Amino acid sequence: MGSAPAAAVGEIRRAQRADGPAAVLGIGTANPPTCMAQDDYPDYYFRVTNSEHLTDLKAKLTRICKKSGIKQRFMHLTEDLLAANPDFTDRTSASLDARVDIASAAVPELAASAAAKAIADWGRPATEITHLIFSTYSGARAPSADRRLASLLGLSPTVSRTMLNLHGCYGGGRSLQLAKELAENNRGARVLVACSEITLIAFYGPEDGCLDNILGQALFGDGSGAVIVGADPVGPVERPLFEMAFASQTTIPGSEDDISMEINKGGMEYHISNKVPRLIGGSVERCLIDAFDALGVSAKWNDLFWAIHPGGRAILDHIEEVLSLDDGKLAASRHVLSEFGNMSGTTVIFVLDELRRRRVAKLESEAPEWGVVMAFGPGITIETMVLHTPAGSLEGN
Ligand SMILES: CC(C)(COP(=O)(O)OP(=O)(O)OC[C@H]1O[C@@H](n2cnc3c(N)ncnc32)[C@H](O)[C@@H]1OP(=O)(O)O)[C@@H](O)C(=O)NCCC(=O)NCCSC(=O)CC(=O)O
Repeated sequence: MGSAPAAAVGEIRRAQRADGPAAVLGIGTANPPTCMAQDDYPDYYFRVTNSEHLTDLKAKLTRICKKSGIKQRFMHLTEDLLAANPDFTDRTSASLDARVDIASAAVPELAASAAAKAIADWGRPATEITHLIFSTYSGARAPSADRRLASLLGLSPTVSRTMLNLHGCYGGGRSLQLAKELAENNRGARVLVACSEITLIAFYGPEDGCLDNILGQALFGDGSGAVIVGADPVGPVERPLFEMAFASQTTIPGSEDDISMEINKGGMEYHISNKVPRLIGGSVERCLIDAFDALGVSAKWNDLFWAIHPGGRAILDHIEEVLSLDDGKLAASRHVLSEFGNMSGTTVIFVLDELRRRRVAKLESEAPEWGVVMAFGPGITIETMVLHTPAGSLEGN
């Protein structure tokens, strides 16, 4: 085969690329059926882990729960499931195999519920999805949850799959950024992003000196979020809900020990230092300035809409303070935190869905054209994406 002239290769490349920006074309979310009221959680947790004697830790969990800004969370791990797997309460027991068995089925199944809703919202058949990005912290097998999800949804055998493991709370932000790259670089691509997190992999009983676990027990919940991303929407079926105008990732120097996750024989252990709200709060404005400078768009923070990962109430408070945001600017994030807790990488998808819901229900007095998604996780990594809403794309649904 002869080599194509350089000009021809350039033309082929241009033809392969989309014309317009990637956009969110559909969103869906799902949670397991069991809902736990935050006020009841300390009693429940210390009872099912046979730890009532650790009264100081229970009092601490109660204090954190009260300050968490969380009203309720959903959980796959029920009391019955725990009764069938009593060693899940013991961090030192070799329970990883049993946890992975359960998660390998439950994580893609929950993702399938969310994805089915996103596909219905998008309006085209699942077989027209060309790429799949799946993010979870529960993955420990291959073929993994992406392969299973593709089967559950009946995706085409030519769907191009990417699996993101252990990105923690920035998994949703990373997936959306990769989806943007895929959609803009492959004309006609329709990318399904699926994030699915169940805390079962990291559930164990309280221990003296192990305060990360107490914090996590107060914060994390289970959920799955799915998004369809594509460029050059084909009307009237496809509507761009949020156009993806710019995306970046930043690592906070010297912070690698401040959020960490590790899979051990007894499940996943994590560390979340109490510096996290301050570290994130101290870094977000730089990320935002760089993003809007790169776009050439001048932005006043209070003129934007906000989809911030609600990692914890204090993180939202710090961001609100450093950016001098008006009351209510982070309402979508606070609402999701309150109703679902921190569902790790999945959470930003819930926040986007909540933003859309608030727009459609006209809950906000203003409907800014430009907005931002930010997610944070181990690294500490900050994912920033600038969004644009085409006129009427949200209000008219
Ligand atoms: C935990 C809080 C709700 C507590 O609220 P306040 O800070 O207002 O209240 P407070 O200062 O009185 O603290 C209440 C109690 O919480 C404890 N506390 C606070 N931060 C803690 C931490 N990181 N680890 C363990 N304990 C912690 C305090 O010591 C205190 O204990 P005592 O009462 O005994 O004095 C809040 O600090 C918060 O939202 N923190 C952010 C949580 C966080 O980092 N989330 C990110 C998760 S990781 C993530 O999202 C990414 C990922 O997983 O990848």
